[in-house]
Amino acid sequence: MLRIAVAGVSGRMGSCLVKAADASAYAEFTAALSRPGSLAVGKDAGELAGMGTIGINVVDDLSAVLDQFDLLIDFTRPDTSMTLIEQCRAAGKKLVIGTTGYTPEQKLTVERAAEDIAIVLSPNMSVGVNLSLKLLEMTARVMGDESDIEIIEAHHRHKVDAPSGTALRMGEVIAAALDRDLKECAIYGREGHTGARDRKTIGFSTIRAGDIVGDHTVMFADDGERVEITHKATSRMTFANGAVRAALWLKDKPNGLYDMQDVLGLKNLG
Ligand SMILES: NC(=O)C1=CN([C@@H]2O[C@H](COP(=O)(O)OP(=O)(O)OC[C@H]3O[C@@H](n4cnc5c(N)ncnc54)[C@H](OP(=O)(O)O)[C@@H]3O)[C@@H](O)[C@H]2O)C=CC1
Ligand SMILES: O=C(O)C1=N[C@H](C(=O)O)C[C@H](O)C1
Repeated sequence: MLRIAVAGVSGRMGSCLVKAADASAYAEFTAALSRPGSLAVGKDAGELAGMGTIGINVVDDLSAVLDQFDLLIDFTRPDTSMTLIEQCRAAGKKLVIGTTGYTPEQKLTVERAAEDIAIVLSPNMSVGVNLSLKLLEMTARVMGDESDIEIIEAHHRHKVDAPSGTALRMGEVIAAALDRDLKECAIYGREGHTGARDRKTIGFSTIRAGDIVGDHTVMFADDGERVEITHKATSRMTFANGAVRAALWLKDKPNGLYDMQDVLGLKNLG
């Protein structure tokens, strides 16, 4: 049995991850982590997740539970995530990371850590979004240079990073298929006298409202027609089950940086 620790247990994703890990036939949920000062510290992780008492108390220091898990699932915040990555690297623990909003330097830290431990890093653990990435790659190749590309994402009012990690990954995939550099062609929102649209740009629009779990649409608009690829998540259990699937897949993998495309076997499709 793979012993899974979850960081960010009291968060929206944390409680889903505790349920998903606990429900797995091939893994067991063995350690729960939150940040120092969190009201969750000392509480029973099952109670926090609404599952009743499971006898696993939340700790605020990973080193206190290092002998109790094989792999850590991290859905927290970039700064917290960086600390956890360094601790897992030093202790030789595998990682599944869903946290979004990293800076380029923080992404480099993850890449370097993956020289010493096995890591799955993905801004979206759902099957549907990862399939959509393949569809986007194909659509970009066929009509990307003749269409205006716009990425629209909508999330709940509590989300702290924008655009979403998923929207940015969608932009990266499309830019790579078109041999463009996203850093140079991305337009993050528009206001005022913007001038006419430059066809080479990739536009991003962000909506934050209510309890939207996660919607992403990419529009390829030409004169006379447009293709829209849309994914809508309606339950966070989709992401949590994906993270546990990634954890089980990673169990026997060598050190290195992987993503959900690797986990789902989509890398060589299409
Ligand atoms: N890859 C994927 O498939 C998905 C990724 N995500 C990403 O996962 C992350 C977490 O999302 P979500 O669960 O909605 O967020 P929440 O705000 O609900 O939860 C964040 C959790 O992290 C803990 N935490 C640790 N450090 C910090 C900090 N510095 N500031 C705030 N909280 C901290 C919180 O602890 P406490 O509350 O005890 O203070 C809490 O348990 C985000 O980056 C989000 O984008 C979300 C869904 C899917
Ligand atoms: O914060 C969220 O909620 C989500 N974050 C991820 C992202 O930034 O792409 C994935 C999902 O859409 C939900």
